Amino acid sequence: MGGIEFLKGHGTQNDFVLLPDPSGRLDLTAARVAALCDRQRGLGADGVLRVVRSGAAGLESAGEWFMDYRNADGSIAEMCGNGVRVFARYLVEAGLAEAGEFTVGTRAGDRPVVVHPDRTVTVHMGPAAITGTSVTVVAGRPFSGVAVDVGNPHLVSVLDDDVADLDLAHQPDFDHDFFPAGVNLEFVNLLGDGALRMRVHERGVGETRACGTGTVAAVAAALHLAGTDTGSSTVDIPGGRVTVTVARGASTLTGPAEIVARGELDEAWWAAAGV
Ligand SMILES: N[C@@H](CCC[C@H](N)C(=O)O)C(=O)O
Repeated sequence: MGGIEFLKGHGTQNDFVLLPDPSGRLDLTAARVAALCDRQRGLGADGVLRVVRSGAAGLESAGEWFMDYRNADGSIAEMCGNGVRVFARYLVEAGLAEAGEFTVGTRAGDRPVVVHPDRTVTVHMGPAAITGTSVTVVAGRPFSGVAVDVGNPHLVSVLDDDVADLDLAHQPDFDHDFFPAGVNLEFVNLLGDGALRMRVHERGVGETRACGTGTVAAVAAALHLAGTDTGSSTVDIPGGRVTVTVARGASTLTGPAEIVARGELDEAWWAAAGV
């Protein structure tokens, strides 16, 4: 038997290992995901995207393919906005989908995507729902924020100080009663004309260079604080720039998606990583 096929890709430097597994046969344990994502003992990534045919492994969608997303610590999350762009790019490059519009299944529901000729991908991200307010504490400093559900949970804090000065090397504290399943924490500067700058500390990962659902949450929160629920913004993150539109009950995310490498995992390494 040959090794297990993998690809490496990223969307605005939020990077992923892709595992093509159409019939859902891989035994993708949390230990294997954590080993794959480890930047010293594995390939290194913020998460894993298992490419499963809908209906296999109990993962249902109206689309043909399902994005089985895992965080770098092995935990399962509902949705990944940068991941779904990379997933769509892979499907087109592999000849498994036609460029243009098609649907990708996720645990947060089906997500229509449009793969553009210029290497960007637009994702219809569904509603960005404001769910309340809460507080996060970074290095002893409290920041109030707007809670937003984009299929996964976010808390967005708008800062007067430059977000570049925050120390996000450690897990910020948050209200575990408000977010019993954990939360992604976004820190935002308003740049004027609707443009935002953002850093993020992701649930199950740590600080990443971009978070697609986080950028949608950030724009929805900024609009909410400005007294509206409709608008569009660019969001600059350390890994690049995306464009977000938010409307009542709907949102879109547009940004780049790249496949950078492909290869085979060593079978013996895979077997040992599972325990
Ligand atoms: N990087 C992602 C979000 C991945 C999931 C998140 N860490 C969670 O646990 O909810 C994105 O681009 O949206």
